[in-house]
Amino acid sequence: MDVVMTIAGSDSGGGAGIQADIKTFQELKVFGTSVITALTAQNTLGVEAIFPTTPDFVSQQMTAVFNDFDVKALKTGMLFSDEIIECVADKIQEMELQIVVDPVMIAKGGASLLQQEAVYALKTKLLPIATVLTPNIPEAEVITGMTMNTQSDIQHAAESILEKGVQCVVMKGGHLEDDEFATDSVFLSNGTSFKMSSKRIATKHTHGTGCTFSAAMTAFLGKGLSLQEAILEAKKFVQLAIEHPLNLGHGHGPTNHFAYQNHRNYEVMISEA
Ligand SMILES: Nc1ncnc2c1ncn2[C@@H]1O[C@H](COP(=O)(O)OP(=O)(O)OP(=O)(O)O)[C@@H](O)[C@H]1O
Ligand SMILES: Cc1ncc(CO)c(N)n1
Repeated sequence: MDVVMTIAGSDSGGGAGIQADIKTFQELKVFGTSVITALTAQNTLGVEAIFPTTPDFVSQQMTAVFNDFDVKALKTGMLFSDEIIECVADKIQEMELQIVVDPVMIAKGGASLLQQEAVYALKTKLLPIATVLTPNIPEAEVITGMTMNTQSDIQHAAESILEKGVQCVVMKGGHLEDDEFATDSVFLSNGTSFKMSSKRIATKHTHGTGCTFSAAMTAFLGKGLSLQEAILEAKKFVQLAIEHPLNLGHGHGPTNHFAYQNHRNYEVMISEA
C-alpha cells in the first residue's frame, strides 16, 4: 500500500483541509498520514476561529511519521505562518518525495489561512522544492505580484513561478468568468504546456475543491502515475466530486468524495495552453 501525507489545517466542517485530503486518499486507495498545522472552527458558512499548532509540534508530527513510513508523496495546504513553512521546508528538502504545494491563502468566506508575511517564505523556501504548485488566480497574483486577466497573463505568471524552481504549475481557473468550462492551465519546466477543461457546474457546493484536487494529485503521484497522468486524473476526481453534490450544510457545501468510485467515466478535454 502506497503511503502519502498531508500537511494542512483541520476543517471541523469536514469539507476542506485535512478532512478533505484524508477522504480523497481513502477513496483513491492510498494510506493517508497527516500533519496538522492549525485547527479551524469552520463550517460551510465560514471560518469562526483558528488555533495554530507550533512549528515544533509540526516538526514532531513529521518526524513521527517519517521515522515509521516510506512516504511517497505529500501535499501542503494551509500552512498559516512563515515559521511553519520554514520548518516544513527544512524537513523535506533533502527527501526523495513528490511534493504538491497548494498555496492556500484565503477561505471562500474571506478568512485568512496564511499570514501575509508568510508569502515570502512560501516563495523562497517551499517553491524551489515543489514538484507541483496549484494556485488559483488570486493566489498566483499574490505570489507573482502580477495582475492576471488574459491567457497571456497566465502564461507570464506561470513562467515567473517556474523560474523559482517548481517543476510544474497548475493555474486553476475555478475563479475565471467562463459559464461553460472550468479550465486549468498546466505548465511544466520542460516547456510542455496544455489546458484541461471540464464542464463548469452551476453550484454553490464548492467548499474544499482546491484541497480535494491537490489531494487527488498527491494520491495519484503516490501510486506512481506520471505527473501529467496524475494531474489529469485529479481533474477528473474533482469534477465528479462537484458534479454529484451531497447537498450538505447551509452555505458552500462540501464536494462528494465518493463520486469518483461511483461514476468514474468523465472525459477531461485537453487543448493548447
Ligand atoms: N463550478 C465548477 N465546475 C467544475 N469545476 C470547477 C468548478 N469550480 C472549480 N472547479 C475546478 O475545481 C478545481 C479547484 O479549483 P478552484 O479554483 O475551485 O480551487 P480553489 O479556489 O483553490 O478552491 P478552495 O475553495 O478549496 O480554496 C479546478 O480544477 C477547477 O477548475
Ligand atoms: C483548513 C482549511 N484548509 C483549506 C481551506 C481552503 O478551502 C479551508 N477552507 N480550510
